[in-house]
Amino acid sequence: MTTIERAEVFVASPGRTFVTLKITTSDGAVGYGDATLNGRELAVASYLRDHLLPLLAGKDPARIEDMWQYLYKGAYWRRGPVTMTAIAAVDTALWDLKGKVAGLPVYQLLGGRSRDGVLVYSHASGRDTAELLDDVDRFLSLGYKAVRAQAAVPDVGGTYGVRKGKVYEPAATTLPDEQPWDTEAYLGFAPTYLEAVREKFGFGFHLLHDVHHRLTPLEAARFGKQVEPCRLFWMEDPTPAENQEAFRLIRQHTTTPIATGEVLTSIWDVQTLITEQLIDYVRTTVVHAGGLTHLRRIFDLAALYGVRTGSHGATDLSPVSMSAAVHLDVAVPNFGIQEYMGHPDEAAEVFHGGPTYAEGMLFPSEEPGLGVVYDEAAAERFPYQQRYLPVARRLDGSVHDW
Ligand SMILES: O=C(O)C(=O)C[C@H](O)[C@H](O)CO
Repeated sequence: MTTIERAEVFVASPGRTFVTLKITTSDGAVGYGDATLNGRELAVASYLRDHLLPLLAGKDPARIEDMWQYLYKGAYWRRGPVTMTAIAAVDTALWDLKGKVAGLPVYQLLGGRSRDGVLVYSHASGRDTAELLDDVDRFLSLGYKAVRAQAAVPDVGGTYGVRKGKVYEPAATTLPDEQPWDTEAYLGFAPTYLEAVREKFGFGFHLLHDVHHRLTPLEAARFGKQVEPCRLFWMEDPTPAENQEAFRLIRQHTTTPIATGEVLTSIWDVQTLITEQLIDYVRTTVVHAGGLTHLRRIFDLAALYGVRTGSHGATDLSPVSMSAAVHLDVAVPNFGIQEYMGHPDEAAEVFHGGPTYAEGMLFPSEEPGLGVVYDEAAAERFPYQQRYLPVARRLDGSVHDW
C-alpha cells in the first residue's frame, strides 16, 4: 500500500508570507497544501509541525475523508482558524495527491465542470472618488465583469481597502498599524462614490463593496437601504460575522444582497446564516475552512437554501489555495463569484502554475491535481518576515473592528 512518507512545512515571504505544506508518499508523489493565516502564520506552522505531522507517517493518503475526521475529532478542541487552517493544508495536499495519482485535474474528482470558467471580481480603489473612478476604468478595460470599489474617507485616513502598491496588502508593518475610524464619516461618503461609479460607468458590470465588519446591524441596514439604487452585487461583511443572528435585522430592512464568511472556519459558523437565508453569498475559503472536503460540505448546505458561493481570494491565499478554490468553483452548482486579487510579483518566482485569467474569468489548470508547484530553492531567497494586520481605533481612541 502507498503510504505517507514525509510531510514538511515551508514558511517564506516572497512579497508577503505564505505557509506551504508538502506531503510526499512512499511512491514519491508530492501534494501541496496552503496553511497561510495572515498575521498569525507561525501558529499554524507550529500546529502542523508539532501536532499534525507526527500523525501522518504511514497513513493511507487516499483516505481523505477519514483523515479529515481523524484530525478534526482527534483534536477534541473544535473549530477556530489555527486548527481549521492546519487541517485544510493536509486536506488540500491529499486532494492534490489524489488528482496526480488518478492523472486528473481536481475538478474532475469533484464531479467535473458545471461551467467553463469562473466569474471573478477584482479590487478598484482610490484615495478619493476621482482616483477610484480611474481605477474602475482600468479594471473594466482589462475585461473584468465585476469590480469591488473602495475609497478613502476624506479627512479620516485609515480606510480599509485602498491600495498603495500593485496589489492591496494590509499586513505590511512590523507592528500593527493603528488606523483611525469614523462611522458617520464613512456612512456619509461611501454611498456618494458608489453612486459616482454607476453614474460614470452605468450598470453593465457587477459592482461590489466591502464594509469589512465595521457597522452595527442598524447602521448596515441604513447603508444597504441607501445604496439600493446602485444595485450592488453585494455588500460584504456589513457587520462582524461571528454574530449570525445580527444579520436578521439587516435582512429585514434592505434588498441589497449580503455576503459574509471570510473569517468563519466551519459549517457550524455559517449554519444559521444559511438555513435562515440571512445571506446571499457565503465567503468561506478552502484555506481557512478545513480544505476542499469541508468547504464542499458548506457549499452543499448553501445550495439547499439558495445561497451562492463567493469565496475569499485576497493576497493572503497562496496560489495553492487559489487553484483549489477555482477547481471547486467550476464544479459546484451554486457558484456565485470568486474574489481574485493576484499576488506580488515575487510570489510567481516561488509558485509555478495554477489558474489562468482571461476576460474577467479564471480557468482551472488542466494538470493532474491542483497544478501548482512550490519551488523550494526559490523560496529560500525570501526568508520569513513578520508582518501584522492593522488595528482600527475610533476617534475617541477605543478599538474598533478592523
Ligand atoms: O478580500 C477581502 O475581502 C478582505 O477582506 C481581505 C482581508 O482583509 C484579508 O484577507 C485579511 O488578511
